[in-house]
Amino acid sequence: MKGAPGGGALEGLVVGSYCHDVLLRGGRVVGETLGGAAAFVSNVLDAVSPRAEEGIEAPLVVVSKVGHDFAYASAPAPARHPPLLCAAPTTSFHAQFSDAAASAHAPDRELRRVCACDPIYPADLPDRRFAYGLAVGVAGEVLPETLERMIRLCRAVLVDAQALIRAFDGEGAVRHVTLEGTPYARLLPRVAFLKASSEEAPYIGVETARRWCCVIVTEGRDGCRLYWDGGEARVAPFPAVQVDPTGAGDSFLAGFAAGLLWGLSATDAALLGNYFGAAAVSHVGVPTFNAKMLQAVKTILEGKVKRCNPCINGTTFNFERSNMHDELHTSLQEVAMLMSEKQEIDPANGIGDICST
Ligand SMILES: Nc1ncnc2c1ncn2[C@@H]1O[C@H](COP(=O)(O)OP(=O)(O)O)[C@@H](O)[C@H]1O
Ligand SMILES: O=P([O-])([O-])O[C@@H]1[C@@H](O)[C@H](O)[C@@H](O)[C@H](O)[C@@H]1O
Repeated sequence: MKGAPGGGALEGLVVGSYCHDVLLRGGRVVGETLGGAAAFVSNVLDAVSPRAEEGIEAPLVVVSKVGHDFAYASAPAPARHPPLLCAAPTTSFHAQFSDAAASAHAPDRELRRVCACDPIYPADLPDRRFAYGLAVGVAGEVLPETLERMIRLCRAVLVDAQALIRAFDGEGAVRHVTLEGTPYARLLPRVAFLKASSEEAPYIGVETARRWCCVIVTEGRDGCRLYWDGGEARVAPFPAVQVDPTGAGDSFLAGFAAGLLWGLSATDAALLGNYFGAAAVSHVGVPTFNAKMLQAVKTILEGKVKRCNPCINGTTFNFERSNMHDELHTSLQEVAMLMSEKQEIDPANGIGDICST
């Protein structure tokens, strides 16, 4: 595979199922969209990972399961990365949005799983090595043995806590269990990064988990914090006009992974996570990114990052904030502000608003 000296292919493996999302407000359906972290994650990684012409190639394999009722096979993300077909119906979530103005940290929606497709088994994963893997289940489909197989296949594994700690009550409502009590806990020392929202963080046990891997806690419009063994950092957010919070955490994780692929330290890569988290909340469902915006982001990365040694390619990670952290934030912020101005001026670009009545 082509690549610049010191580059080479950095193939990624994303494991988690696409789903149907039904968005409700006051019991009324206000949107029906493609969902599932795999859809949001591959959307960002396909858009912003470095490519061969940028010196490093980062192709992607997505392992996802849906039923014959899957309604979004021709949407861009599933069309590029087709799911495995099962007899069981596609996983489906109802997201009930509250009328109360959500604070940065309070849950802004109640999720209920109304259908669950089959789990993803270890044998469903390709039998080859990957530079990195993202475990991004939404409905318990990434089994502990599947995560273990990912860890064997991938040099670095990034995990979304929602893949590990979700439980579903008799009505399908999403609840959380403590990570320590799950079969995933013993795998933590072999995971590189664990991402949790501030709602999920208490179930992770950040102080224990940070001894094993780097923990990233996302804090909605306040950005995020990283905790590793021996240090921590706060990473500032980007401006956004929020119309639908769905997929913010997924898009964050993918932006973060892309930052590592570009050679950023973890704290700097979290800027790219925050950037794509903010981009996600500005759209209903899986965003179609503006091509000029993507080009602007890539030009910034090309100009600022020494890409000869992608962080994700090594055996150890650099967590610290670099000298160019603030400069990178400022440059990305300029692009984000341009995009949010455009969104305010031009609400005709397909954007509805799920967040306000
Ligand atoms: N209203 C917002 N404005 C700007 N950025 C946001 C906003 N909401 C979320 N984000 C970005 O997306 C990331 C993930 O959002 P968060 O709500 O914490 O995750 P989740 O979707 O898992 O609940 C945040 O860390 C932040 O970078
Ligand atoms: O909003 P977010 O937490 O990043 O991730 C969401 C999941 O929590 C939800 O279960 C799924 O239905 C959405 O499509 C999306 O993947």
